[in-house]
Amino acid sequence: MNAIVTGKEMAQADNAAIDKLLTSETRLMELAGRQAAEIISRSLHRENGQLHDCGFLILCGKGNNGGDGFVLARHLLNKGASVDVVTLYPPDSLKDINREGLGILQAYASHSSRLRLFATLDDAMNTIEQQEYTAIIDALLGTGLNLEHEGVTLRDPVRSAIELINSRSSQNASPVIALDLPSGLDATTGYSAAPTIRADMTITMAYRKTGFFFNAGPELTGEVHTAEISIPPFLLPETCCREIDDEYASACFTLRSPSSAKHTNGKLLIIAGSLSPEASMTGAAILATRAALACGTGYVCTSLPLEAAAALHATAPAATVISRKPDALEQKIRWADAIVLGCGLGRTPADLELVRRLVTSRVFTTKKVVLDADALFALAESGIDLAQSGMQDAVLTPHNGEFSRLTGLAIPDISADPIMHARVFSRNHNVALLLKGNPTVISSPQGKVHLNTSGTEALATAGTGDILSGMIGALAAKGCSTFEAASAASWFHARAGDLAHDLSSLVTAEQVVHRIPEAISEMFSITPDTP
Ligand SMILES: NC(=O)C1=CN([C@@H]2O[C@H](COP(=O)(O)OP(=O)(O)OC[C@H]3O[C@@H](n4cnc5c(N)ncnc54)[C@H](OP(=O)(O)O)[C@@H]3O)[C@@H](O)[C@H]2O)[C@@H](O)CC1
Ligand SMILES: Nc1ncnc2c1ncn2[C@@H]1O[C@H](COP(=O)(O)OP(=O)(O)O)[C@@H](O)[C@H]1O
Ligand SMILES: [K+]
Repeated sequence: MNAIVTGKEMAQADNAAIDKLLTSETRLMELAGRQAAEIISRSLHRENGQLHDCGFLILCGKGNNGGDGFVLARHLLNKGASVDVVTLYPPDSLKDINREGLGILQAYASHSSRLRLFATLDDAMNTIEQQEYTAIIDALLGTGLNLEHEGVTLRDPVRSAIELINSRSSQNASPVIALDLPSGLDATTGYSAAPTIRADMTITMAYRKTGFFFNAGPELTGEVHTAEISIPPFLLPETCCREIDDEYASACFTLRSPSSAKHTNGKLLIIAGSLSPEASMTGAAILATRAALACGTGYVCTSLPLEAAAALHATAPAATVISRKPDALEQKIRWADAIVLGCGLGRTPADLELVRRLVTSRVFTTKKVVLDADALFALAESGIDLAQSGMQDAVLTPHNGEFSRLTGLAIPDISADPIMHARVFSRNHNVALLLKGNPTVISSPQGKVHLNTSGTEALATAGTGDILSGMIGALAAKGCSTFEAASAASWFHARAGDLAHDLSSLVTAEQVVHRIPEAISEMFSITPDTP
């Protein structure tokens, strides 16, 4: 799984490369600029990587991001391009490494008419207005910018430079390529400053940053390319975010062994659905049950009001049904390898009492447990501390509204930094958490975080959350921890959503269930023997 890092983790990895691998800041910067030049020439589809017919404008700030820009300028020149470089700050305000980088460029300029250096934005203005550039390169600010909140106003001269780049880009004059990240974007949170670069392409150094996935990040980065600059993954902290991929998801899916029996292929109990004279939430139980069966679970038993059993039998005949009677429930809880609790369960005092009783009983807390929907409502109402109740391997699957009710945090605060809030919740309550959204964040009590960046608005329709719970329960019953099951199930769920319909706007939960077997089986496609 690829790592996705915060600004701080990236800085730590940079330092670790220098301390532990005995490289240097200068070498890393040289690689950053050189790799960026390679990526640019590749993306322009130039033969032999040559850029003779291309012209670039590079705007450089005073930090190392500006330093990357100086190096890039040289490598673009070496590929035959013409380059205008604007240094926004006087040389004596630059760090040694950047003064050295600028010095090399100044020496270069005395030998090449294809390089023009401008000491201020004002000096460059006339030229910039008359020139058509193949691309404008933003090397103003990188991971060194930390924003307290959305919309912090940047200082000049950076602000004017960003305004100039954005106005050129809005006139469709030249595409904008951001080095490491669009200037003004906070690498960790995705907050954007006023103003922030709107990039067509971002060439990020070593690893993508968490800020690309949240808040303003997704709208501002454009197409993201990662430059390999020799900062290997073993320099990253164990707990940094990883992006779930097909390889991880398929490794979490246990195939049936030839000698297996239904009892050894995962026994799942789903406690879901409700029926009253006023309303029915039987559909939630049906969707969760069908999703669990579609994942190849050996044995699914669903507890729901027995009056609703016929509806479940009609659509999921392989599942058995039990009532909500305490004795029947306790017996099945003992039997189950994993339990899903909450989809459409209801919110009556009796439902709240059922959840309270279960999450405080040892027979339940020692199982793998998925708590969703009305179980989360009941937890929030009863104020039960899950850390105290001793859940041994549980995952909670709230969306932001449910998470807000559970934690008392305001929804905008949760969306501002979901990774941090998920991580804190998991650690404090000793449970895994799957915080739904785009992307979905999954955290473990040990501090690991997975991001599911796949999936689209195809899933933005009622019932898909019930399907996800059934899938998590299935994978957990078949052997994974709930953290692994939640991570892999969210990937397969998203894939089933992709497969459900050519037009995402027409996808229904039913269609998603139908596509689960295909989403899983494509990972295990058998290639015929060649004669
Ligand atoms: N480390 C390495 O080995 C490698 C690092 N690499 C590269 O280094 C980059 C990180 O470099 P960095 O840490 O020097 O920070 P960077 O983002 O360039 O500049 C920060 C500047 O922001 C400014 N600023 C702050 N607030 C502001 C405001 N409100 N309005 C306006 N300005 C404001 C602040 O100004 P000051 O407060 O000093 O006046 C400071 O000068 C990283 O993204 C990657 O590209 C690669 O080469 C690979 C190797
Ligand atoms: N725009 C979107 N892009 C990707 N995934 C989405 C999007 N909207 C919703 N989802 C996913 O769909 C599911 C919806 O779950 P939930 O809100 O609990 O639905 P319900 O309660 O109706 O079953 C979650 O897994 C969520 O991550
Ligand atoms: K930048």
